[in-house]
This record gives sequence, structure tokens and C-alpha cells, in this order.
Amino acid sequence: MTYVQTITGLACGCDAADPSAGIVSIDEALDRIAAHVAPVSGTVRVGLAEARGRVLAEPVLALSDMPRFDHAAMDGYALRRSDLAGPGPWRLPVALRCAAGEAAVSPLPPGSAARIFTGAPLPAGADCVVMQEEIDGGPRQIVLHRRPAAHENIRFRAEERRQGGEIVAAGLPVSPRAIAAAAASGHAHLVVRRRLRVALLVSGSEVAAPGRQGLGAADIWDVNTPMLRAMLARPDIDLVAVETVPDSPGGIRAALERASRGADLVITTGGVSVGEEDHLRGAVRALDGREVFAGVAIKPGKPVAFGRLDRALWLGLPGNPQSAFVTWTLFGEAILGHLSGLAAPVGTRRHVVLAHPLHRKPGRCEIRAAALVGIDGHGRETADCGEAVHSGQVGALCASDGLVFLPADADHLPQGALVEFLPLRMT
Ligand SMILES: Nc1nc2c(c(=O)[nH]1)N[C@H]1C(S)=C(S)[C@@H](COP(=O)(O)OP(=O)(O)OC[C@H]3O[C@@H](n4cnc5c(N)ncnc54)[C@H](O)[C@@H]3O)O[C@H]1N2
Ligand code: MOO
Repeated sequence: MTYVQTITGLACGCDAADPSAGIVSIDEALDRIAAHVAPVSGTVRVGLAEARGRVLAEPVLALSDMPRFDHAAMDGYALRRSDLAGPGPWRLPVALRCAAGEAAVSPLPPGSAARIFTGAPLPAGADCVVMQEEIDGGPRQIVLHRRPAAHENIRFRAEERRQGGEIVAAGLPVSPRAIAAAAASGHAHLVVRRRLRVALLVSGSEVAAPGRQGLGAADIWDVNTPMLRAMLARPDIDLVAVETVPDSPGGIRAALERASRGADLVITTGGVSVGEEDHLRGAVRALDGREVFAGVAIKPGKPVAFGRLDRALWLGLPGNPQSAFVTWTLFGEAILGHLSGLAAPVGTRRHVVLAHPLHRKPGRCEIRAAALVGIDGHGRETADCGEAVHSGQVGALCASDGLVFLPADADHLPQGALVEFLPLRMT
């Protein structure tokens, strides 16, 4: 038996955000992103072989009827049902041969059958195809023991779509499935949104190139650059700049201005919190930029900020790598989704139940890595989310299937509690 529980409203509870502190809820932040981000206007025509991962800027319309002609769905014999008079068995001479790739040469003569192969056009007059396994005799005469159904084993012209009908909607990411549908409807090219130009600016005087040897006593290896590079390695993104800058107001301002020149979106990491060494928000203001939000009631990732520079959008991710990952997943992906005109720009959260009880400190809506571990007695997916770890740690993300959203005000969640779950891409 399947048990379905009705869900009212979002379980996250992060609407408990305090507007007086300028901090907004996750959904308010997503609404503000939706209100401020319009799709880029350029489109390009690309071959099917290069289209995967791009976003369709126009619907794919069938260039011809689909299928283009009536044809056989099985190897066998095409015949006219009205030729089967009285009780069976019936004998019919084989008058024609129809193979795939050959246009039907002549109509089916009355009182006869046509040898036909899968995919071959149906000769005029035939109204069913009987599989050869059900036929005795041949090749010159066949014996039929069962009266076939009308239209048996025929695929009719235009039964999937008429010429001009929509086969794939605009705003969908081009998947191998969409490529198959486009090819089936006669296309060799697709019109997709131009690539999004993204610049990545990683701030922090302590940050050293991945794997660098001979680190200073207070240096750390850069996690955010390789992590975000990997997340941005997508066919619809042109990563126009990647830069690491130390924590100096002038250096950060100059780097931000440089990055914003050729980009639709500038992503920064670090320096968005409140300390004197946090220069990003000041640099945005100094460049006459505008903040759309600064601070979300979320853990990890509270200082995340979003705004607009002169020419580009700006997303300021916190420096802690786990915070950067979570806020990129929630807000960065949504910004890209809106920029590229995706029909569903925001990842869909579904509901799962906790496999184990959990105690936590209430306050902000908490996001934890979780692994899907099974199905409970009511048919609901169960998720195992580990202990809370601090936001510098990324190891727990590796074995997870997604992120769960723990309600802001809950200090105890029993086994079986319903929570929101956002699946993560596995690669
Ligand atoms: N007084 C307050 N302090 C802090 C608050 C606050 O509300 N009041 N918020 C805390 C929270 S929450 C977070 S998250 C961090 C975010 O701060 P920043 O965005 O300014 O990030 P940084 O200070 O630059 O770095 C934080 C942390 O992450 C390490 N880091 C930075 N970049 C990288 C990188 N590329 N790879 C690996 N690790 C990186 C950095 O060394 C710091 O340890 O602020 C809290 N403070
Ligand atoms: O938001 Mo911070 O990421 O909680 O450490």
C-alpha cells in the first residue's frame, strides 16, 4: 500500500528570517533572483552533435509528419481484412514484396497479401500487418488462422505529430532525449541560448593554489576554485576569467571591475561577512553596484549576497567551502537557470523522511548533506543525514545524494520526520 502524506507549505521554516536584520529567507532570496535576472538575449544555431547541455531558445517543431508515411511495425504480411471472408483459416497469394527504404510500387491487388518488413511503407489498400510467426506457408501463398484486428501492426503517418507541431518545448536543457526527438522530427541543428559568460574571483590572502608545496604557517589550499571550476564546466557556460585575489580593498575592487567587463555573472568567494578583512560588499558599493540581498537565514551560508554591478550580476559566496557549495547550489544554479531562460530555473525539492532521529540547535534553516538509504513502510524515501559539521568541511558532501533542509525552529526531529530534499548532480 502506498501512503501519501499531504504537505502544506514549505517544511523548511526559514521564513523565520528576521527582515529587520536585512536577512531574508531562502525562498525570498530565490524570488528576488527571479525578479532581477532576465534571460540573455543572444541565440546561436548549433549542430545536434554540439547541442547537449545547451538551452533551447526556440521550440523544436516537426519538419514533417511523424512518422512521414504509414509503415509496418513488424516483419510479416500486409493484407486487407475485408479479403478474409467467412470462417478461417484463409489462404492468400503473396503478390507484392515491400522492404524498408523502398517506396511501395503498386497498390495491394484484391484478395492477396504483400510480404512486408519492419519500417517498409504500407502498400495502398492494406489495412493490417500480421507477424510472420502467426502465418503458415509462404513464400508464394500464406495461411492465416486468426482474423487480425483493424490497423494491427501499422504505424500511421503523423500519429506522433503533424508537421509544424511542437516536439520539444523552448526552455528545456538539450538532453540526449531532446536530440533524439529533434532528429526524429527532421532537424540537424537547434537554436539555443548563447553561452553564459561567467567570471570567478576567489578572494583570500591565505589561499594557495591547489596542491602547492611549502605553504606558509597560515596558508590553506584553495578549495573553492577547483570546486566551482568543476561546477561551471558545462556546455552552456563560457568561463571567461578565473582569478585569485588577496584581501585588499583596492585589489578586490580592481579585480571585480575587470571581471564584470566581459561577464554576465561574476561569482566571488570569501570576504562577504562582517570583518574588517571582508572587502567584497564594500567593493561592490564602490563600483556603484547594488545589493539585491545580503544575508540569508540559512546554515551554512548566511553571508551569501547577490546584486548587480554596472554590467554584470554579482553573486558573493561565503569563503567557507561548504557554505560556498550550498549557496552556489541553491542560488548560483538558480541565477544561471534564469539567465539561460530555463523553463524550470530552480531545482525541484521533494520530500523524504529521516531514517534516524536528530537533535540540533534551532535558529537558521539548516542544510545538511544526506544519503538516500531506502524506502519506509509507507513507500517514502528515507534519508540519512550525518552529524552537523562546520562549514569549512566538505568531506561529508562526497557520499551524499542531496541536501536536506532542516526547519529553523526544530531542535528535535524524530525518525520519520518529513523534510525537504534537493538532489545533487552525481558528477
Ligand atoms: N562576526 C562574524 N563573523 C562571521 C560571521 C558573522 O555573521 N559574524 N559569519 C560567519 C559565517 S557564517 C561565514 S560562512 C564566514 C564567511 O565569511 P567570508 O565570506 O567573509 O569568508 P572568509 O572570511 O574570507 O573565509 C571564511 C573561511 O573560509 C576559508 N576560505 C576562504 N576561501 C577559501 C578557499 N578558496 N578555499 C578554502 N577555504 C577558503 C577561510 O580561510 C576562512 O576560514 O564568516 C563567518 N564569520
Ligand atoms: O554560513 Mo557560515 O557558512 O554558517 O559558516
